[in-house]
Amino acid sequence: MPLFGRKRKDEPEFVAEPPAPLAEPPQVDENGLRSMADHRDYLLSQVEELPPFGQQLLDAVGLSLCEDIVTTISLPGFDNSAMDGYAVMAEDVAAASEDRPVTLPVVGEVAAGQAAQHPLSPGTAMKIMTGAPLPEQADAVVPYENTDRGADDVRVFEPSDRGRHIRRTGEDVSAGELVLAAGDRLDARRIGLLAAIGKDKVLVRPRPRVVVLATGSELVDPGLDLPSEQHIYDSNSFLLAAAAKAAGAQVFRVGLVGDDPDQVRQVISDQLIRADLLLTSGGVSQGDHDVVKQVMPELGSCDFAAVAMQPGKPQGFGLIGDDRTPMIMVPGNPVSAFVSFETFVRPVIRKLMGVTPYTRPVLRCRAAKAIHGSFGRMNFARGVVSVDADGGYQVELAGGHGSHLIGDLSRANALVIIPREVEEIPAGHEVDVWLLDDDQ
Ligand SMILES: Nc1nc2c(c(=O)[nH]1)N[C@H]1C(S)=C(S)[C@@H](COP(=O)(O)OP(=O)(O)OC[C@H]3O[C@@H](n4cnc5c(N)ncnc54)[C@H](O)[C@@H]3O)O[C@H]1N2
Ligand code: MOO
Repeated sequence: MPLFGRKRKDEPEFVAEPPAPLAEPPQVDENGLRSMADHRDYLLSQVEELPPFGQQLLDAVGLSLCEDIVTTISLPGFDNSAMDGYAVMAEDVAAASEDRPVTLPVVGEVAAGQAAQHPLSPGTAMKIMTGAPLPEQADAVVPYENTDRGADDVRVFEPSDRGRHIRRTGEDVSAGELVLAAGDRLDARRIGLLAAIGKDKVLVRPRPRVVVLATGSELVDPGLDLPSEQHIYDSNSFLLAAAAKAAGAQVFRVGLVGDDPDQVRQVISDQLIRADLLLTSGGVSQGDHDVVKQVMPELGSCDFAAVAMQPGKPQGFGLIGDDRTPMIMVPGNPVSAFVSFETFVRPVIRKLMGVTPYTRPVLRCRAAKAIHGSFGRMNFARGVVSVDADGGYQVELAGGHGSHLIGDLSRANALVIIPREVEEIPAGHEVDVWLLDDDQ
């Protein structure tokens, strides 16, 4: 059908292909609930690592390497001095002492970046700076501190054994050696090594582009006046955008969309072009205005589930548009949105980035006071982990269990994981936590 103009009577009606269905979702329990781990693994099975991309070193910090790196140069690249001092032959200074110094003529000087003018002759010394190549025949360095720092002749007060203060070719890394492997995550130390072997670009998985938006007609952008007492500021799109950024994503915060199906349809469709992952908050439970749940199945294949966790029970997932862009729809309560981020979104971002492990390491902690769970649902309580008098980790709650308590959430540094079959962790017992401030 032409884009403009009237449809001819004989022209067949355009019928959109129904989106391919999602893979079979996991089983639910007798209460219709899916386990947190099943839901997370299901989402992970539905997304693929992003294809590799060449990046400059500093743009690759935190990213996962997609190639093996074999160095073509050795480190050090040549025998060189570890100290400012004099290159000598060890046997010439073997008898040196404070009382009976050895005096040697100084026959030249070599600084870092230069080459020695000539080999060292027996019975002579050559001034040498840290990092400068060792003159041929020299086999030890005497640091300035063990000499009188003489210019024409130098008095040496201490012996330097063969090899002393010399950094040997290839003692750190040898040419031809595999220094980093595909799958390694690039941190500052590895970036330093890549630079040291002369690499300026590497093949890595890029930062996923995560588009974040919040739905709800009650929401107002921070910085504006609230139009009425019934309005609230949008915290979730900022919370989720900040968390996605900390997880390594490149984030586009689109901001607010009202509970209007046309608007949601339009904004999501417009954003697909720049998204590796769409992330929305709100509109996924049972409410009359839960518009995300209503609209998204028109734009892709979706799965809405009740997960056996508290907070974060209502969850949505979809593969949206022609490119089947993954979309995670988290619930609107701010703490639910955050816990959903930790349990589902962060692992998915890490999978897109090819960074393992996808989940946070679990730390065992002593409960300073009793912590009650939510029997039948895995509870992610907000906790404060500290070091107790015995040097062990202890945890206590940062506040209440309500999924609206963003003030309490801001005081927490951990999520305390209380299994679904546990009603209470008594004081003094051990419990699992995720530390939130470590990007492991
Ligand atoms: N009849 C039922 N009602 C609810 C159920 C249920 O199973 N049956 N589940 C509850 C649970 S659990 C959750 S969690 C919430 C999730 O609801 P929605 O995802 O539909 O979220 P909304 O209704 O849009 O909002 C919930 C709550 O959060 C506030 N909110 C929303 N977006 C933001 C934002 N960007 N910044 C700050 N605060 C936000 C919103 O004003 C509501 O107070 O549903 C329960 N209900
Ligand atoms: O599960 Mo909702 O996420 O309790 O607040």
